[in-house]
Amino acid sequence: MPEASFSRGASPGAQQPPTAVPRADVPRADPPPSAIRAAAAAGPAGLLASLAPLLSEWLPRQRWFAGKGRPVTGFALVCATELLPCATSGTTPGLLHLLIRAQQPEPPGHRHGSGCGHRRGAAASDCYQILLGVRATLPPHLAPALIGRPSGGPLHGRTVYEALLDPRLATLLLERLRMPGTLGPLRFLREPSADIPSGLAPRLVTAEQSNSSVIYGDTFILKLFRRVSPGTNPDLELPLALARTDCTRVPAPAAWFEAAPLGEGAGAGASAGAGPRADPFTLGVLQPYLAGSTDGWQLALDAVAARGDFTAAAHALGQATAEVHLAMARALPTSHLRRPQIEHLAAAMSERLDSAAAAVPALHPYRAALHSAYEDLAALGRAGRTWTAQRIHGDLHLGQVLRRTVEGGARWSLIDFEGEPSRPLDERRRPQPAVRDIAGMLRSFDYAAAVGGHDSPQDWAGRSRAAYCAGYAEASGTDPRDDPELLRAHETDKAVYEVVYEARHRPEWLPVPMSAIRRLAATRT
Ligand SMILES: Nc1ncnc2c1ncn2[C@@H]1O[C@H](COP(=O)(O)OP(=O)(O)O)[C@@H](O)[C@H]1O
Ligand SMILES: O=P(O)(O)O[C@H]1O[C@H](CO)[C@@H](O[C@H]2O[C@H](CO)[C@@H](O)[C@H](O)[C@H]2O)[C@H](O)[C@H]1O
Repeated sequence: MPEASFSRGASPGAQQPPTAVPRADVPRADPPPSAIRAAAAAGPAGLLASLAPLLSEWLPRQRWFAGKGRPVTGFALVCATELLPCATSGTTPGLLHLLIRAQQPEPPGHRHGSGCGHRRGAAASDCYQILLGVRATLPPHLAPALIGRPSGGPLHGRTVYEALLDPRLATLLLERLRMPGTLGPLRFLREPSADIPSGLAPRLVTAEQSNSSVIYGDTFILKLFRRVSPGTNPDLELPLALARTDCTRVPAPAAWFEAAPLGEGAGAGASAGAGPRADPFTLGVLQPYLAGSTDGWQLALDAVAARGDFTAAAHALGQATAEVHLAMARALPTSHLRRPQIEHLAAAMSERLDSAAAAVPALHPYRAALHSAYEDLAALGRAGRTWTAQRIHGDLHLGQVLRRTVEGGARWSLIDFEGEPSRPLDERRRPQPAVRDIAGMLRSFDYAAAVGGHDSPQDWAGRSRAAYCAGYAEASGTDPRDDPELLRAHETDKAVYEVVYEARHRPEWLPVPMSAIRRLAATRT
C-alpha cells in the first residue's frame, strides 16, 4: 500500500501527464488552498485512524457499498484532498475528498484480478470515493447526513458528514468542475464547448443507486463513482466517443474529474522506459440532465400495473439500442470472435456460473443444465461460426433508458455506460458481442412483469421482448433471435449475474432471476 497523502495543493501525482481524454480544456494547476495546520501536523495516518471507527459503521450501510455481508477488517488511505479547509473554527463548512480502500475477506468463489487494484495473494480491498463535509456542529437540516465526530486526529472534535447532502458543498463541486485545473492528485477537466452556468441549485438523487448523483438546477447531473479503480471509466469514455458521432441518444459529458494518486494503479498505463505511470481513476462525470424524462423501468411497471401494452415502447427502445450500437461500432474498435475467442467467452461464462454457485447455493441444482448453454456456444465456435465484437453498454436494462417527449414524439436515451459494476474495468472495456446488451434488456422485461405482479408475466414479457428484438432488427439489419445459442448463453450469463446481485443487494428479489434460471435450465435450443 503506498504512503497516503493528505493533499493541500500540488503533489507529485498532479505533475503526471493528463489522461488521453479528447477535446478537453487543458487543466491548470491551482495555487494550494489554505491548509489546516493541525491536519498537516497529524498527517494522514492520524486522519485515517480517527475516521476508521466512524467509517466502519457508516460505509457498510451505504447502498453503493459493494462488500455487503463481509466484515470490514481495515482501511487504507489512498489520498485525501482538502477541497475546502476543514479545521477552521468558524461556521464555514470544510470539504475533504477521500479515496479509501476498505479491506475485507474475499467473497466465496472470488476470482483474482478483479481490477479493483489489489494484488494476487493480498486481502480483497475495494477503493471508495468519499466526500466528507466538516463542520463544528451540524445544522438540523443536515442531521440525516451525519457520519460522526472523530475522537482524535486532525478533525478531532469536529462533525463529519456526507458532503453531497450539503447544498453549499455540492455547489462547490460544480464550481470546481466549471474551472479546469488540478488540486493535489485531483484533476478537473471540461469540454470547451460546454456552457456550464454557476449558481445552479443542487439536489442529491435519493433513488437507489450504485453510485451517487447530484442534479444541478434541472440542467446538469453529476455522477460520482463510488467504487473506483484505475483506468478511464467507460461511463466517461463511451459517451465522449459517441458525442463525436451523429448519434444523439446519449447525453454528452460536459466536465469530469479524476485522481492520479501516487503509486496507485500502475498497469495498463505503464509506459516502457518512463517508469510506471498510474492510470487515473475516473471519479465523476457532469452531463446534461434530461428534464421531464421517465426511466424505462417506471414506464414498464406502469404498463404492467395498468395491464397495458408495452410493445410500441419496446419496439422504439430496440431501435434506439441499435442506433447506439451502430454508432459505437463506427466510433470505436471492433474485433472478430473466432473459435479461440468464442471458446474463451464460453469458458468465462462457465467460470462465472461456478463462482456464482459458490456464492449462492440456490444455483447448484441448475448448474449442469445452465452449462449446456455455454457448451452449445463453444460448439458453434468449433464448427467455424464467427461473430463481431464491439464496445457495448455493458449493463443495459430498463433503469438505464430514459424516455421524454420531444418535438415529434417520445424519444429514448441511454445512460450509465459503466457496465456491470462488479466486473473488472478492463473486462468491461473490451469489445463484446452486442447481443450482451440485448440479453440484458430482455431480462429486464422479465423483471418488470414479475416485480409488477402481472397475472401472465411471461406473456407480457414475451410480447415486449419480441417487439424489442423487432425494433432492433429494423434499425440494425440484425435480428438477435436469429442467433439463439448466442442469445441463450448471454441471457443465462445475465441471469446468473442477477442472482448474485440480488443475493447481495436485495435478497427479497432473488426469486425473480431464480425463476428465469429455472426456465433457462429447462430450455435447450
Ligand atoms: N442525463 C440524465 N438525465 C436525467 N436523469 C438522469 C440522467 N442520468 C442519470 N439520471 C437519473 O439518475 C439515475 C441514476 O443514474 P445512473 O447513471 O444509472 O447511476 P448508477 O450507476 O448509480 O445507477 C437514473 O436512473 C436516472 O433516473
Ligand atoms: O443500475 P446499475 O448500473 O446500478 O445496475 C445494477 O442495479 C440494477 C438494479 O437497480 C440491476 O438490475 C436488475 O434489476 C432491474 C430492476 O431494478 C432490472 O430492470 C434489471 O433487468 C436487473 O438486471 C443491475 O443488474 C445491476 O448491475
